[in-house]
Amino acid sequence: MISTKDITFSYHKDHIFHMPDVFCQAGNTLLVTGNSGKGKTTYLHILAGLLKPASGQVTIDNIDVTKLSEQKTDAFRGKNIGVVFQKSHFIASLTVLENLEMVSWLATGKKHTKRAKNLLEKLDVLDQATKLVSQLSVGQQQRVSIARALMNKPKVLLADEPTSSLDDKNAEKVIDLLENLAKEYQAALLIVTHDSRIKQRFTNQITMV
Ligand SMILES: Nc1ncnc2c1ncn2[C@@H]1O[C@H](COP(=O)(O)OP(=O)(O)OP(=O)(O)O)[C@@H](O)[C@H]1O
Repeated sequence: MISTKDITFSYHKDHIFHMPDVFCQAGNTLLVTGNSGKGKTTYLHILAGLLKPASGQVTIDNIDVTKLSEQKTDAFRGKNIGVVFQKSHFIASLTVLENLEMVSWLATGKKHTKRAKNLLEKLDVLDQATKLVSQLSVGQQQRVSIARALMNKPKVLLADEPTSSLDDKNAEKVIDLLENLAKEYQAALLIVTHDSRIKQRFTNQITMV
């Protein structure tokens, strides 16, 4: 479960973002929509603990993440929050499988190879496991990104424009996967998007204005 209260943030003192409160239960999906430049990615980074808000609370399973030190935030994110970034950042010299194992190893000291392979299979990219991520198509990379975000069985799954570079068929596939896997892992799924194809599917939405 993730919820926020009265979050404000500013990159420069002349503009303050007042973020809408969000609430999303385990296994449920919430869309955060809004036009370009309204602060959706900024909000996702606050929810992931990558940016510190000026004020307000981000509560994940009764812990206010904004109150944690930088080091504790990193550890908390590793164990509890999966992020599918708008542009995937993989370790270029590692294979698809190794990238997943690395995420697990950093959080737990174990590679959890079986879990990584299982996720790649679910996302239909197990046959790509020994390739470098740069050798995959955009759609395949997006699916590996989802697998990586789920590696540590997060309580919260955050996805930033997960369908922006996908055609209709692959966009639908990715959204199905995100929704089904979030349910299966009982993660609260929060998707930041202005993709009308996604907006048609989910009633639980808040809009940033
Ligand atoms: N690192 C930064 N430093 C300063 N300003 C920034 C930074 N990142 C984003 N901004 C500004 O903050 C505003 C919100 O950006 P953000 O990327 O959060 O919007 P968005 O709603 O996700 O947009 P889009 O839908 O186009 O991705 C924009 O005006 C942007 O220029």
